[in-house]
Amino acid sequence: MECQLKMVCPRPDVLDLNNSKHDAGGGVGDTYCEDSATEDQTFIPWNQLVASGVDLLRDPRYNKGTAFSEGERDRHYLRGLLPPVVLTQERQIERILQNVRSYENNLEKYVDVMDLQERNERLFYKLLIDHVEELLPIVYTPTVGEACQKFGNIFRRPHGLYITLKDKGRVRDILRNWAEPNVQVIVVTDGERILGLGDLGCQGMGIPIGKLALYTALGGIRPSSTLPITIDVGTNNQTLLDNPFYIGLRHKRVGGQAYDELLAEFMLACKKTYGEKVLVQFEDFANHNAFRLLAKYSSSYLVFNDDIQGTAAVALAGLLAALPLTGGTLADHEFLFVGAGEAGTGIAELITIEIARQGKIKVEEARTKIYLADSKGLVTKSRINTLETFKKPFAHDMPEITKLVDVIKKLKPTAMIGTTGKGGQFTQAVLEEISSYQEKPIVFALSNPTSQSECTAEEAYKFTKGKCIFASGSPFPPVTYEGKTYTIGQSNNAYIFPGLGLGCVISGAIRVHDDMFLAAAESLANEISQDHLDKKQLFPAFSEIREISAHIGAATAAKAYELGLATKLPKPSDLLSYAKSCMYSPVYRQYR
Ligand SMILES: O=C([O-])CC(=O)C(=O)O
Ligand SMILES: [Mg+2]
Repeated sequence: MECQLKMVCPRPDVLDLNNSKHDAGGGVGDTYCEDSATEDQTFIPWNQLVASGVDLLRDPRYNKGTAFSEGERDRHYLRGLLPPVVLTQERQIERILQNVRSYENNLEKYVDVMDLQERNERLFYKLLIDHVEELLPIVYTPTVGEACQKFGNIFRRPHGLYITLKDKGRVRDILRNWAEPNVQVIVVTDGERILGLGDLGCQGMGIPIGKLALYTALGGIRPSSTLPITIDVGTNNQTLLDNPFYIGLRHKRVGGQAYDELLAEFMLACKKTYGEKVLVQFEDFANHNAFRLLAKYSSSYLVFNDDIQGTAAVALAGLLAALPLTGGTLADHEFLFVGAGEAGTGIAELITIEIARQGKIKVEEARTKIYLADSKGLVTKSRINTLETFKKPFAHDMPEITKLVDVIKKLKPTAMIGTTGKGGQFTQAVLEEISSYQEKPIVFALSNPTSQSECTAEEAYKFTKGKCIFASGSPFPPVTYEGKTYTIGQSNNAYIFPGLGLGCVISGAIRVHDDMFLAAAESLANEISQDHLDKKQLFPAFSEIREISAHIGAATAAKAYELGLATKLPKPSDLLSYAKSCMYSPVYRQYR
């Protein structure tokens, strides 16, 4: 049987900068073809061999379900395979949303929505984009955390690649098994520190899948360019090892040389398979590997660590946005990080760079503004011999203080940033203390998911008597305190990585430089207006995120060009409109 499906579109759905046939240079600027039930439109043909008939309905990349038009049903052997009704994409979304809303349990909503990704990709992304504020807490934090904990139990169709210790020597073959040849963004985890939920082993896969769904929905990276990967080296989570439905290798974690060799093979295989411009995002690795892997690969690969650098950029954006409320500059603040892991030290480092840059002072001097507290208390010089390398630059000559309230009493920070991964650390006493001497204390409770947040938004406002300027990593509803309503900004790296990734892709960047994160942070902070500040809202609504991602993408790309790290030449004259024109749209295409 002839299996030719001619999909016709004035421009490809792809942002394929390597392939001149589909090059954005020719297609960029064209408007995307609109979905319509009408047949007769003039098309610039773009033909591709894909499936027809039953295979077409079963291929989520091309399936439109009941939205296939009468003509498409005739031409592509679909007649009789669908009920007679022809629905628009909008009507399909209405129906799905109605179903999603009917579930009381968020995990059920997650399963339902993620199922759609495996059935009808464009419908999934249109749903996500059009209802981002409602669905982000489902496909992302906090629900994705629960989904990872129960990933084996809710497992349906596999998505992404699983690479295990057993695959040493054949990682490249595994990458070849992935059907899409033009991968541009990979998110990889080894599952050892999933959000603040700890070691979830192979079941951490929910995170790369969720993050990449956001790369597409929020940042416009086309789905076929995204690849979620989990590296399974075992897990130390006994509950999972004892669970008959656990999906991973059933043994304790393997580290050392075997781990390092697998990671090295993986990184090389990515570069050999997809070229040096494939962006690899490290996600939710434990501290002991996260810093090491970033240091090892960042000078020779296009990589970044989202928990260190993405989180840093988003928190910096929030702090910059808060300055009009507190007055002064970053250097006028005294920062206390509660939690000194990837997020804490990552943000501390980026703030240091920014303070040094703004004040034209040395990095060492900027560091005097920044203190860390970890599970043992204040990070001090007297502890230097036992401190992990990433904490050492922030060890101060101070007496050892173990209790957080006492640390605050002593240091009197103006900003307190929680990255502990442990819920409830900002107790009433802690919040009362910081607001006892500070008129507008900055309080960020960044740990995820919601259950691990250092305090709730309500606690923050209540215990500081409405004084604090608050942001959280996971979403919280607005809080009303003494008649005033505050909108809670979500300081989550989801504001940064989709746009940053877009910037890397459109510029053909070959490295991710710290200055690109600074540019992304400044671009995000610029989105905050007086209206936001009136509600003490430090981050814009996610409903505006695609526009924001385009700005972040343009700012990141501009920085990559400035630093000589961009390879896409000539440089587009208007990076913002170029970024926008490259963004994937999930509107249905018509097939001829
Ligand atoms: O996924 C999120 O919500 C933010 C993040 O990277 C983490 O908490 O590890
Ligand atoms: Mg993370």
